Amino acid sequence: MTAGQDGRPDVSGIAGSPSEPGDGTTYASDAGPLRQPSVPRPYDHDGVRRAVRDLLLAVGEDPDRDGLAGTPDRVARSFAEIFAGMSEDPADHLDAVFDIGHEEMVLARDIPLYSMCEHHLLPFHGVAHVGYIPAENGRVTGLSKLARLVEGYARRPQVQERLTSQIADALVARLQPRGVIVIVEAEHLCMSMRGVRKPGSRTVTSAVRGTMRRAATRAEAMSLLTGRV
Ligand SMILES: Nc1nc2c(ncn2[C@@H]2O[C@H](COP(=O)(O)OP(=O)(O)OP(=O)(O)O)[C@@H](O)[C@H]2O)c(=O)[nH]1
Ligand SMILES: [Zn+2]
Repeated sequence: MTAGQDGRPDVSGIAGSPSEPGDGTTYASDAGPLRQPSVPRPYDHDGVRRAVRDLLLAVGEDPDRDGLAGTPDRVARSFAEIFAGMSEDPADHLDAVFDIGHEEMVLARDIPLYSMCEHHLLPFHGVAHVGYIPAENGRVTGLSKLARLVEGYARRPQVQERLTSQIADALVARLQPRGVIVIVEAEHLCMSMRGVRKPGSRTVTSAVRGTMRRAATRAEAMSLLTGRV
């Protein structure tokens, strides 16, 4: 994906999801090798602490030296936060629904996100843009709930494509909107600090559902989401 003239990625040519929800299509978020455990398991602080101690030993460190003595416990506390989305159903945040009769597009752009690449357990970070067209009764959710939804799915071992689909599918399931668009732009540290070593390269993924698949509607959403209005 190339950057636009204003420095933002040029997302104008992105194709959306090929099909509508409810048409029998299986999405990456709910099946296949990308599936995540559907029943949340309690976070095992001691298990993580032991694993971090073993990791330090395995890389040749002395986990009992002064500087590292508190590290396993510290990392275990830190991972509890980084993976907090494992112990919740992020879609539950969308239970705050208001019937305010607003039937036009609602867009939240530049929602910051921090996630962990499930291949290397290294961070990827960037922004999510989330938009939907409410159902005909004008049911909308609280604005903060869109950010909480993004955060819930980001705080898991993830791949960017699944993160993007999960956000879109949760909105479809809980708000029954007429259309949804989700765009995630992120830099993966596994591509920056190691491996191919291409710092600054950003990956853009999108998920489009319902009426947002129509070219004119999607173009309107894209122009609002990318600030070209
Ligand atoms: N599609 C997708 N790929 C990802 C994501 N995060 C990391 N990857 C890629 O996962 C791939 C893993 O490839 P492997 O060949 O198994 O692992 P590797 O030898 O560490 O690969 P390199 O990163 O190329 O060094 C790499 O190409 C990563 O860039 C993601 O969110 N989505
Ligand atoms: Zn990675």
